[in-house]
Amino acid sequence: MIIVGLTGGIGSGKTTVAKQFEALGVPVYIADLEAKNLMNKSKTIKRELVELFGKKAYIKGELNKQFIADIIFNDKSYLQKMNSIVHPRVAKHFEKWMLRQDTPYVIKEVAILFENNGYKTCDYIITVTAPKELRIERLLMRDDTTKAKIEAIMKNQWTDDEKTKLSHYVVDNVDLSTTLSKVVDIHEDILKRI
Ligand SMILES: CC(C)(COP(=O)(O)OP(=O)(O)OC[C@H]1O[C@@H](n2cnc3c(N)ncnc32)[C@H](O)[C@@H]1O)[C@@H](O)C(=O)NCCC(=O)NCCS
Ligand SMILES: Nc1ncnc2c1ncn2[C@@H]1O[C@H](COP(=O)(O)OP(=O)(O)OP(=O)(O)O)[C@@H](O)[C@H]1O
Repeated sequence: MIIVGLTGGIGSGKTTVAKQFEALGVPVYIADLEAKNLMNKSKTIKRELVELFGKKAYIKGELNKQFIADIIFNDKSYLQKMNSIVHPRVAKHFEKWMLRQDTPYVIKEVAILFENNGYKTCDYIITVTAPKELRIERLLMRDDTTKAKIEAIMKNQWTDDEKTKLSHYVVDNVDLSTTLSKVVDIHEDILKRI
């Protein structure tokens, strides 16, 4: 089965675009969501994260997202260690999920598809872009966060230019209806190529 990787910088609109593909009947795997599920449910992952970050990694059994984000987005060595605990498990979970799908292609949304080399296992890559200031504006509206926190995350991510050079499709997500018609075009193009 064909795997189409969907990526983009923080706040670019990956999940918004993923939902548009879902509405067209394409199965969508949101790696970040599944990673968080596994971090909350898998006893092995929980134990390894507590060994790495200490007991504060969980509050009443729930992942302490703010605590972990403050550490990993300011210290790359912790980010790498956490990724090496979580990402192999997400990869296995994705493989099992794939076995249950029966469509011509699936969408795999990964925020850090290029940064973690995951793009190499995708047949096609879609990158969602939007101007940096607009992304920050959207995130300030969506989340209880600050510009400084968003910029700390952006520093760990490739630029749009670097990503688009290695992508088969680019969705410039500014106006929602333009985004939707681009998604429909991409969907039809992928089906033609398969
Ligand atoms: C650190 C966590 C707890 C922060 O949660 P929170 O809800 O506050 O933020 P959110 O998940 O929306 O992440 C914000 C942005 O950070 C970036 N980001 C998330 N994880 C990573 C990572 N491992 N490496 C680099 N950037 C990342 C993404 O652009 C994401 O959009 C959370 O991001 C997490 O559990 N990350 C580990 C899972 C993971 O590696 N996801 C990446 C795709 S598999
Ligand atoms: N074209 C658009 N016009 C207006 N608002 C938008 C548009 N695209 C996305 N948004 C809004 O911007 C916010 C960020 O979008 P979304 O959650 O899809 O981004 P993301 O890239 O998945 O984010 P993250 O990197 O945090 O996972 C959301 O509140 C979403 O509703």
